[in-house]
Amino acid sequence: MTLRFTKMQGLGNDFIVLDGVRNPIALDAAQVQQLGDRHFGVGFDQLLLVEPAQQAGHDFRYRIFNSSGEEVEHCGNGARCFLKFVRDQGLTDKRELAVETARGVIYPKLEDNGEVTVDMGPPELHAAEVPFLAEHEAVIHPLQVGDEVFDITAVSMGNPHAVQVVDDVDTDLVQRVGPLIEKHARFPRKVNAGFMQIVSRDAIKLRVYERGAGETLACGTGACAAVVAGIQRGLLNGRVRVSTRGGDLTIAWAGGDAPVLMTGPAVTVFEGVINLPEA
Ligand SMILES: N[C@@H](CCC[C@H](N)C(=O)O)C(=O)O
Repeated sequence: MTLRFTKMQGLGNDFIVLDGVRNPIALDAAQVQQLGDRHFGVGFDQLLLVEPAQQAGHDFRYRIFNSSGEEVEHCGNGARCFLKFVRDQGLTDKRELAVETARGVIYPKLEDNGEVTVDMGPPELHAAEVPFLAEHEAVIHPLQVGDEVFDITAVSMGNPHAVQVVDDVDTDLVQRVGPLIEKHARFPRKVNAGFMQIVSRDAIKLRVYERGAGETLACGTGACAAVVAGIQRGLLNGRVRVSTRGGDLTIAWAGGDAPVLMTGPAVTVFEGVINLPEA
């Protein structure tokens, strides 16, 4: 099978994007893993598949696969690249889209300066919906990890996040504890582990150990979840600059059922063709 792909990145969180509108594409987990291998394939954190919308009034369907091969619900940095891809490929000339994901509809919009703002929908804070196993609802839950206890806030942005506040984000904690939180038994669908350093009420530093991809240079849904967690904890204002190792995002949330708005760049790196053995 010959696959045409576009390599893209949002703050260094990198993707291949495939056009499943003109050419229907079905990949199994092993093929995704093979494509995602940075030595034997193309290499990426996530594979993004563009498909026709399933419901009237929507523009496209957006499917996301981690480099581990599993299909997941959401990807924020990918959503900005998604909008750039469908416009650049001539699949639409709209500046604002309604895009179906596995967990609801998102609305990416092209700004005049070339950045993309995505209405990511409201966060989900009920433990059972994240899903997170908890005996009661709380903003902060102690999470036992080996001999240590970390105070996490469980947030779903369509996909699950466990966010904690740290004094200094530039330590070995992310690599040491991230993989243990990712597969913690209290997160039945596993989880993205976020580590947030509060710089001011309007700025944080963030690193995320992603479910199914390891630490990435940036995580868009992780940035949304961190700001929601920081606001819920009373530490942040409603509009926050999030500095990741790959660059900065702006996240805004008015609280409650208001949608989380994420603004940042989307960049095409190169286009290519790869031969892949049939499944
Ligand atoms: N990098 C993404 C998140 C991708 C999915 C995540 N690893 C998961 O498994 O939920 C982003 O920018 O949001």
